[in-house]
Amino acid sequence: MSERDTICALASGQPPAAICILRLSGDKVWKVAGALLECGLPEPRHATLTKFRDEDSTLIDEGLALFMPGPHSYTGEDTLELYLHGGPAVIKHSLETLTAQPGVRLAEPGEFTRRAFEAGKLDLTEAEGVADIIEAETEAQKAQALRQLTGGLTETYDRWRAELTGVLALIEVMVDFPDEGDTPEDTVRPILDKLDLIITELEDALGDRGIGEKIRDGFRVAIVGPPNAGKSSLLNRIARREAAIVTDIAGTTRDVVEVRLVLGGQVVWLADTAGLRETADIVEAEGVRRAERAAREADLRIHVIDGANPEPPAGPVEQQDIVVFNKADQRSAALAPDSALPVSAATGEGVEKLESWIGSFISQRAASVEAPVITRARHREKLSAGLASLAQARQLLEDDMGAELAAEDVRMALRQLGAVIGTVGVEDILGAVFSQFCIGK
Ligand SMILES: Nc1nc2c(ncn2[C@@H]2O[C@H](COP(=O)(O)OP(=O)(O)OP(=O)(O)O)[C@@H](O)[C@H]2O)c(=O)[nH]1
Ligand SMILES: [K+]
Ligand SMILES: [Mg+2]
Repeated sequence: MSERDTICALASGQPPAAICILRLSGDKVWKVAGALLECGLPEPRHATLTKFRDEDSTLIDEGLALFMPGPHSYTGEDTLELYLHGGPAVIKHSLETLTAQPGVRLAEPGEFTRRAFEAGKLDLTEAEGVADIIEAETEAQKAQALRQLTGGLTETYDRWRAELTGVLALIEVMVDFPDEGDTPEDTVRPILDKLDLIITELEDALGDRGIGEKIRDGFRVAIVGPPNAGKSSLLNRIARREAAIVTDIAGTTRDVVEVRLVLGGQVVWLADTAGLRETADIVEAEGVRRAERAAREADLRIHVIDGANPEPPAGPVEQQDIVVFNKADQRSAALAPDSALPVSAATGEGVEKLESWIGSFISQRAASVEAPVITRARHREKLSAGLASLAQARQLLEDDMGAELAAEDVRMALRQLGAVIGTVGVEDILGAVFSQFCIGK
């Protein structure tokens, strides 16, 4: 443990700022404080006003120092925070001075939190919650991150694991005492009932339509329709910038052009797509293929009817989808189908209403799952694998094909669930998880 480097980093945002916070963690903290702070090692947990000097005694800045001795600190190690003026020169001089100390180096992204994880201060989902709350832009993202970092996911996964451990114990009894009088039905039935309860809960969790991931990464809305309907013009109008090329040539858009917005309190990726039509042009045909895929994968489609040439939507219109009648500035909305919203990408007419329809659909969709227990693809993968193992165990028990094999499958499911919260088999994924953090966290 003592061989470990002491790490330091700027924990606050980009300079210039009123104040910056520099953070140090590791067993050289007391040495660094003794060498560079006029106050020496500050009294634990007391903000101490002090001068901060480099190795040549040149004054770097004056500010507050806060010492949090391990193990009762974020990382579990001795930790020192310096609150200085947040100018680039102060920060540069500070970090150069700190990293010039023996055994002190700059932290890698997420390294403070990784140390906290390794010290058992938080589990993997809680650590991910820390990363997410830093990235959170919407209130919904913040609430979800906060729930996660305070153990909201841990609680559910722990409960599942506890219940499965109980099931495993029952199966192991069957393995150890195969013929203890009861009929197989008497012993197996209660186990199957317990397994079914857990299997149903996992299926429910996996059937959440990806809401947790979408709150975090964004919902998908696709603008679709025939060439020249004004899809790109509409995207630009909603994005309030010229994100996509607009011309009067049919077949202008080929690639999917996405803009990131906040609508209905949620992050939304709004996609402009190629006009849907039969075409011999291989580039345009690829655009149409991409358009169709974007439409399929979207949570919601905006079908644009060209007011200049009104035709009913060509692609499948799902119940939640919105149909708009564009170019209402030019063409009478009387031509529009009943349920279509008249809009004009040119003048902006009806666009506010469209935004509010999109927003209310997305916010309802987001609220359709109360507390998602999957917020990343990583969780979904492990949970699906766990469910598959349990389904297999169930089949083996039901068909009387061997309790031993069933027990092995339940153990496998336990490992999959454990990997979500990071209690087992996660060495290989830690690098990937923590490298997504910012430096200083
Ligand atoms: N008058 C009027 N013209 C519009 C409106 N929206 C788009 N246009 C015009 O319609 C033409 C086609 O617009 P685009 O936005 O490129 O249409 P698109 O659906 O993206 O077309 P493709 O990418 O080729 O499929 C352009 O000349 C636009 O200026 C509108 O609301 N009113
Ligand atoms: K066009
Ligand atoms: Mg276009």
